[in-house]
Amino acid sequence: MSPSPRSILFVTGNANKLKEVRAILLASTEASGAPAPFTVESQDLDLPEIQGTTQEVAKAKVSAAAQAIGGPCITEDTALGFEALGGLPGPFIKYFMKEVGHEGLNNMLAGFPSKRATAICTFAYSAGPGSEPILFEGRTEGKIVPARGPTHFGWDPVFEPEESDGQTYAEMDGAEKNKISHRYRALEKLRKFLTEQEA
Ligand SMILES: O=P(O)(O)OP(=O)(O)OP(=O)(O)OC[C@H]1O[C@@H](n2cnc3c(O)ncnc32)[C@H](O)[C@@H]1O
Ligand SMILES: [Mg+2]
Repeated sequence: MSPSPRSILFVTGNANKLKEVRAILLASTEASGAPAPFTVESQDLDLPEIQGTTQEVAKAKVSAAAQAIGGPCITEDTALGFEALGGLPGPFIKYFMKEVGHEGLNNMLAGFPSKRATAICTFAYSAGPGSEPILFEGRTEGKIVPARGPTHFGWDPVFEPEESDGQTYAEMDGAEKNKISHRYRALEKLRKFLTEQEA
C-alpha cells in the first residue's frame, strides 16, 4: 500500500480558489496516473496584505501565514494587470472589483485603445516561520470585455483569455478554465517543486 500523501496547508479565505486548486490537482493526478503527491487542507486567516509588486505581496503574505501557523504553508495571490495602465490594478484588483465592479473595470479602459490584460497567479511556499518564501507564477493573457457568463467568481465574467475561442473565463466550463488558467500554470510549478521535494 502506498503511504498517504503529505498534506499542505493552503491559507486562504477564498473558497473558489480552494475549489479550483483541488480540481486542478485532481486532473493532474488523473492525467499522470501516479498517486497524488500531496493533498490540500485550508485555513482562513485574516492576514495583512501589503502594497507592492505581486512578488512582494506574495512573499509578505506567506511569511505572515507561516508565522501565524508556526509551520509550513502556501498562500496564493491573484493579480489582474491592464496593459493600458502599465500593469495596474495588478495585485489591487480585489479592491477595484469591490468598488467599481465589472462595468467599472470596463469603463476604466474606455479612453484606451488596448483592452489587453494579464491574469497573474503567484503561489508562495514557506517551509516555516523565518524561512525564505519560494514563489511560483503563472500568467494567462487576454482582454477585458463587457461581463458575460455566471458571476460566481471575481472578474471571471470580464476576462476573455486569448486561448478560449471568444469565451470569458466565466462562460468556460470549469475544467476548460483549469487547463489554461493563470492558477493552473502556477500550480503546476508548485506541484513539481513539492513532488521533487518528496523524492
Ligand atoms: O484569502 P486570499 O487567498 O487572499 O483570497 P482573496 O479573495 O483575498 O484573493 P486575493 O487577495 O488574491 O485577491 C484577488 C482578487 O481577484 C479575484 N480572483 C482571484 N482569482 C480569480 C479568478 O481565477 N477568476 C476571477 N477572479 C479571481 C478574487 O476574488 C479577489 O477579488
Ligand atoms: Mg486576499
